[in-house]
Amino acid sequence: MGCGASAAQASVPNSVDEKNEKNEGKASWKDRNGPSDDPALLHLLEAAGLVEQLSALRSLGVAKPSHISDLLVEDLEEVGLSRVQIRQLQRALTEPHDSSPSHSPLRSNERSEAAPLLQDVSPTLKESRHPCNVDRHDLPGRNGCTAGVLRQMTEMQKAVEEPPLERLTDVVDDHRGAHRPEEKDPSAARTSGAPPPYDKRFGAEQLSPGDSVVTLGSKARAGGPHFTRPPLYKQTPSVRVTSDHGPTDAKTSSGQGAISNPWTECPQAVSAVQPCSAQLEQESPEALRAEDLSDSSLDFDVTLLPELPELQNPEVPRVLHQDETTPLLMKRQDSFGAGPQPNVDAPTPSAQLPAALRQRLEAREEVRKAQRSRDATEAQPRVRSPPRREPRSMSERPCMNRTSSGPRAASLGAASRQMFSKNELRAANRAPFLNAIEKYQAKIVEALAGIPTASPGDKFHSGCRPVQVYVRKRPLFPHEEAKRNDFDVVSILSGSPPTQMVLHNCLFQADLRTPVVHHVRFAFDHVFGDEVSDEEVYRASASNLVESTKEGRANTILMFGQTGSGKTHTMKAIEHLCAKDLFQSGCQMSLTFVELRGSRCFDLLLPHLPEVRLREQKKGDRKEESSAFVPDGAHELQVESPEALLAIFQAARHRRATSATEANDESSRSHAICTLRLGRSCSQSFATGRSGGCGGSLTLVDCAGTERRKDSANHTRERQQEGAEINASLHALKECIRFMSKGHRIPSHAFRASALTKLLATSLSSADTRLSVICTVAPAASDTEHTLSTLRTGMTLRVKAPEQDVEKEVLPNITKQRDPHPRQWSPQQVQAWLRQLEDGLFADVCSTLPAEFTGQMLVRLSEGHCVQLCGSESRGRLLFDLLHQAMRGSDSTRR
Ligand SMILES: Nc1ncnc2c1ncn2[C@@H]1O[C@H](COP(=O)(O)OP(=O)(O)OP(=O)(O)O)[C@@H](O)[C@H]1O
Repeated sequence: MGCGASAAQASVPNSVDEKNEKNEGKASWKDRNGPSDDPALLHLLEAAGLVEQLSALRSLGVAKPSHISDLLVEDLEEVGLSRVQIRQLQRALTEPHDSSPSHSPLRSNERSEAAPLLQDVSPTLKESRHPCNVDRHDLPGRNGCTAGVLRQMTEMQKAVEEPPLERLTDVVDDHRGAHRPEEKDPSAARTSGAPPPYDKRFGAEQLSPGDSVVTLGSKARAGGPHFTRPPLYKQTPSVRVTSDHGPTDAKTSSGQGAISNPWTECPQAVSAVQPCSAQLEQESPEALRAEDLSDSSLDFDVTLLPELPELQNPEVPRVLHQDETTPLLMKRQDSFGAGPQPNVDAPTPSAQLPAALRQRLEAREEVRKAQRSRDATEAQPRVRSPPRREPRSMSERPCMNRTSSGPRAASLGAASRQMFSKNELRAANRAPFLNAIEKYQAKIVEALAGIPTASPGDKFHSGCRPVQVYVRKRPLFPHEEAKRNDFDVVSILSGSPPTQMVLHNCLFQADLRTPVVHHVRFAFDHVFGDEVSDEEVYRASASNLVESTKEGRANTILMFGQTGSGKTHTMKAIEHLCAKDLFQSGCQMSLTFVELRGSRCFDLLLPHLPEVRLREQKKGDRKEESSAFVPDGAHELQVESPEALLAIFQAARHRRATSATEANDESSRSHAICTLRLGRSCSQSFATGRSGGCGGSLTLVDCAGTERRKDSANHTRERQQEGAEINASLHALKECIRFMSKGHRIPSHAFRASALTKLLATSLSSADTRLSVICTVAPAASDTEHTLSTLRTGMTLRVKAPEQDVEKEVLPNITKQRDPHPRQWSPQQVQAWLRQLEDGLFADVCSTLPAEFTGQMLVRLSEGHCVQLCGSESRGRLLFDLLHQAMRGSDSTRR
């Protein structure tokens, strides 16, 4: 609020000195008026319940209600009024007091009389071309001099000043506006260079320069530059008077440019204006002219609107926080009289809603509840994102077995949507896929005939690389073929040794009609077909490591692959064979055998399976050797003979945690780690002169099988957690091996990622370590994704692994042979159908039919016609039924 007059400045203290002056000024009017038993004052105090405080108030010179408004809050506190009492007093002040003549609202006839008098004021204001504020105590009702007031008003046009919020009427606004410092501290607004706040308050954006605005009331200036919501100031006693240039607000009570603004609707404004109008009534226009004021030519209207109900709210909280005030204020009139605004933020209590609406909402809520409970009980299994168009009928699917049983088929019957997994499609179209695979095998064998396979000297077949990767394919079990209609999709390409294999990934294109086979070729150090014996596998993949161990190196053989692919089967064979070989060295042998279940480690050598802790061991000063973890307290057995070793292996395997899964009846649920150490006190080592001759170690790791989601779909929560831990540890192992295969030092964080890698840290990080990874794969088409994943992992473990070779073969489109509909039958087909029907029951009907009797005619036969044709009612009805059965069957296959 930028408008302020010198006169107003005098009456409203801005500083301590001014405040003292003000107090002095207050004393002077106290003396002038003197204490009296003004009935209006008594009435006011009675309304506030403060009659007893009258004497105290008198000590402050209060004789009339209006005097109270001029008091400072601290003055009232000085005489012993509490804050609550001050509030009561303030509320009583804002309420109308009909008994008091000074507080009675301006009557309509008075307004009409006041209007012409007020017209005389306007030229001065018009000349100034500035809106201004006039403190109501500077108006005629206050000092009794209209001419003086008008002079003051003229002066006020030149000055813009903000009064401090010191008056009693400011209290409420002060508290309400506490969260808006720029409003509370108008000086801040001034220093920020913002336009004078009255511009906003008066809607000055709608005022033209010629307009004049007179505001009566002190609080009218208490706004800030960001003032947008007058309700904060509704209790301000103020009146606006404008020129005929039109109203600045939406509501206009007269066509003379009067303003109706809710914050002008205040009894105090009325009380302030009434004496003003009374004075103007008494003054003659001549008197005004005598004051050398310019001619009166403009119409004025002062609009006093009915008071706002909110102003009568007896419970005005002392301090309102923002979250409390905002809804409260929003319920009131919006800025510039735009009417009551709904509070969209505050929840509407249902009790306040109209009954009809409430009932409607309640009914809707009940429907929703019922829907929710229905959904919960039905709890359909989740279906993947539905196809966009209507699903095709079974007949359109590529050779799906329509009579297939099982949960899938059941769900198909229940739901209209049909989802087909890759494996279902593979199994359903076994023949064309097998045919394609056979053709490819013949082709590739021919193509590879003249090409020499990798020799042991090749870079990918170098026995001296730290990581060797082998793949073993297990045979396809008869039960897989019988139960799942599965077929073999892994081909080993011949070679010496065989190093390449092809995975035939049988798929369907997106149309679900066109089969396609991706022949993915992989190359490893050695691949073993299902016909390869355990011994061959051992000789090719493990025996070199056994020899290396005997030479004193640290070696590791690791089985990796999906669950049920033959890891344990192969490892058993390796253990069996290596036991003999290791003892041939003549060294003493000791072993530890532990299993890892998640992050926990158990000793398999003791029957009660004690849990052991993995302890980090500082092996040396060198950084790379600092990460060695040993199973602290794990039993180390000295073994004297291969037989004893095999017995220990067998006992430990029995103790290992296993359970039946979808893929394997005896699936290992843990990683088994057996470390065989050759003792140093070996006579041979001295004979050979090699320090490490018997210091070697061989670590045999049989990993738990990798699981895909479908494998653990029916598992319990614990089992699923177990599977997740297994996969996580295998992932960590893969990371370590990748570092190793690239010849990099395995970083400490990679080891620490899982218990498995911690335990293998020593084996994997030794400078002279060698690792053989044997990837086991299942050949079944339904395991294609597993196999692909295992083979890809195996490829990444190889140094500079060649890119996998993918050959895509699109097979001819599979179109279903549909039986023609009866209406499409030729006369011959009609005859044939009739003859074979019910073992020739209707053969005689053929002779009664015309030679050109087509299917089109047949389907039009009514039941009566059929009876006529057959000669008997029972036969006729049966024929009719059978015909319509055939029609329905044909329709359903087309849908
Ligand atoms: N090469 C093979 N020849 C014959 N049978 C095999 C071969 N490989 C695996 N099997 C058989 O397959 C079944 C599962 O093998 P195995 O238990 O070794 O799988 P796994 O990979 O260890 O499974 P998991 O990870 O669940 O423990 C066993 O009955 C096993 O005898």
